[in-house]
Amino acid sequence: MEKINAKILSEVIKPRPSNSYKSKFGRILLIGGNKNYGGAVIMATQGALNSGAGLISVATDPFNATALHTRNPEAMFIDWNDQAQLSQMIPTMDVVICGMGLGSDEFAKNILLTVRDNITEKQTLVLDASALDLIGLDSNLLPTTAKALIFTPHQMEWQRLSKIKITDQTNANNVGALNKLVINKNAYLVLKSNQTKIYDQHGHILINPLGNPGMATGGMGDTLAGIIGSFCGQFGSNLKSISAAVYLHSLAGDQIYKDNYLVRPTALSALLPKLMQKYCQKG
Ligand SMILES: NC(=O)C1=CN([C@@H]2O[C@H](COP(=O)(O)OP(=O)(O)OC[C@H]3O[C@@H](n4cnc5c(N)ncnc54)[C@H](O)[C@@H]3O)[C@@H](O)[C@H]2O)[C@@H](O)CC1
Ligand SMILES: Nc1ncnc2c1ncn2[C@@H]1O[C@H](COP(=O)(O)OP(=O)(O)O)[C@@H](O)[C@H]1O
Ligand SMILES: [Mg+2]
Repeated sequence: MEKINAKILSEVIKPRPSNSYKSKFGRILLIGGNKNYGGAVIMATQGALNSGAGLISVATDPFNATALHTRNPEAMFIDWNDQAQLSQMIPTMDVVICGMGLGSDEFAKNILLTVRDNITEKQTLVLDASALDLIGLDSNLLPTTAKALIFTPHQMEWQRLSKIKITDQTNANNVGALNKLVINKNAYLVLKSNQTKIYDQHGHILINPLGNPGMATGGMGDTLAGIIGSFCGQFGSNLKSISAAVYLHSLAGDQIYKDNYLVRPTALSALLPKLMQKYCQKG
């Protein structure tokens, strides 16, 4: 097990070439936010946007459209009731991030089915929050065709999905469960806690030494899901990109916590462009 350090940021974050254009930095689709949890998908959008995603679309309840556009006019809105449009869009994306504030009702289940049935081997899929809980209840909802599958549970979500109790979530058990969940695939587990660990299916494990209790604020994980998806869209879907995203999220959190009692997820997102410029690989 290896501790992540700041070097990973300069290894992963690349300076942008002069002839860059937006589609080079990931077409990202976020799916989530029912009427009660619109904030979850909005915070994930802010995480993705502020960590450099090139083009962002958000499929959510229309109830959230005004709030989404007020906070993030850069993002495009899709009414998630239009499942035909959603089905058509998914295969055109680089990364799909699904689950933040999705909820657990029949409608949420149908959205997850639409994702499962339309994702191809060209898309990276990040699964968070409600999506993980729904798959825990019905493993048929788990997509099997994605280019890479990234699970981002906190410990209780991982318990529900893997059936491993929090007290039994050892490295060996976690790698075993990841391999049982996804066979012969490019899958990763980001097991969030005060010491988040990132696992691949080959038993590589990285541990994040940063982060603080000020980050125990609703929406902090939603924000991370957006950053992970954005990094995969820009820098590749691999253990290093995912770990750099986790590290950057906590680095920003620690910077705020130095002189603030709590860390608002939206404040954390606002710091990301500056930190990325500071740490990006030079020359
Ligand atoms: N502003 C918003 O709209 C927000 C919406 N949210 C959404 O609310 C839904 C439910 O997710 P929640 O995570 O709140 O609820 P969950 O019920 O999934 O998880 C919280 C439970 O897990 C336990 N737990 C154990 N270890 C934990 C750990 N390391 N970290 C966190 N919890 C741990 C807690 O004690 C608590 O009982 C999701 O769809 C989520 O995306 C949340 O993200 C919060 C913010
Ligand atoms: N005490 C803590 N120390 C370090 N990091 C924390 C702490 N509490 C929460 N975090 C981080 O905040 C995020 C919380 O994620 P999650 O529980 O999914 O939040 P939400 O669903 O409310 O967005 C994770 O990245 C976790 O590592
Ligand atoms: Mg969460």
